[in-house]
Amino acid sequence: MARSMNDKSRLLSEEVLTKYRIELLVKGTVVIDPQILFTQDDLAKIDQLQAQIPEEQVREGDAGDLHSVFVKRVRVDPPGRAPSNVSGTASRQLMGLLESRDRSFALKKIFGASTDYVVRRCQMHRMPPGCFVGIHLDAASDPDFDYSVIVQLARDFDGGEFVVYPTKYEQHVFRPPFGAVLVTTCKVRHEVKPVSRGERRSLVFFCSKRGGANRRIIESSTAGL
Ligand SMILES: O=C(O)CCC(=O)C(=O)O
Ligand SMILES: [Fe+2]
Repeated sequence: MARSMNDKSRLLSEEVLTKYRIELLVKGTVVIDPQILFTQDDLAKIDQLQAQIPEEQVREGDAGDLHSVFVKRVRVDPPGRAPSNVSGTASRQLMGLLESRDRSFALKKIFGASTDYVVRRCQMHRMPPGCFVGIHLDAASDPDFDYSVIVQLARDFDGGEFVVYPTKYEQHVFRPPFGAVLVTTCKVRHEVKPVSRGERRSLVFFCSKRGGANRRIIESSTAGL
């Protein structure tokens, strides 16, 4: 479906964005309904661009944590260095889509921020049966990560739930539908449960108030992919 005036006004509706901002503030995680941040056209474009990006299998995270996931890197954020795009034109186009004015505005509202956010890292995940992402803390990859934004790109799979652990005794299980966007604080541990059927696919980007070099100190104990 092409973006209509109606879609655009939904993207910019203060009322809708405020509802999500409050939920994120109170719970640390919120699911943005399909069609709010990404239209069907946007998702089709993402699908087309991802086909041009090489894929690698990742079994170990930044700090020895365990995963099994196929990753396409779009923007990387290595310790001691400033974020940079990889994978050429497709990455540039993908980042242009993610960082469009409307979307940056909407995300800034959802984050409840007064200053602009930068995308420090961006990658795509493909998880056929057996794949999982072990428990980790995104901020362990970069202490300046504030929010991770996860766009759901698949419809037909079982398992692959996103589980957040706000405390030792609490867990929240999310299974957002195709086109929905999960936003979560990078200061809370989480995992993706093993996929049991079909293929789970997602686009993940990490937002921060801070640009410049990644201030991570290598000895941290649990980090992302
Ligand atoms: O693919 C996902 O749903 C997100 C996985 C994750 O937690 C991460 O990349 O840090
Ligand atoms: Fe994560």
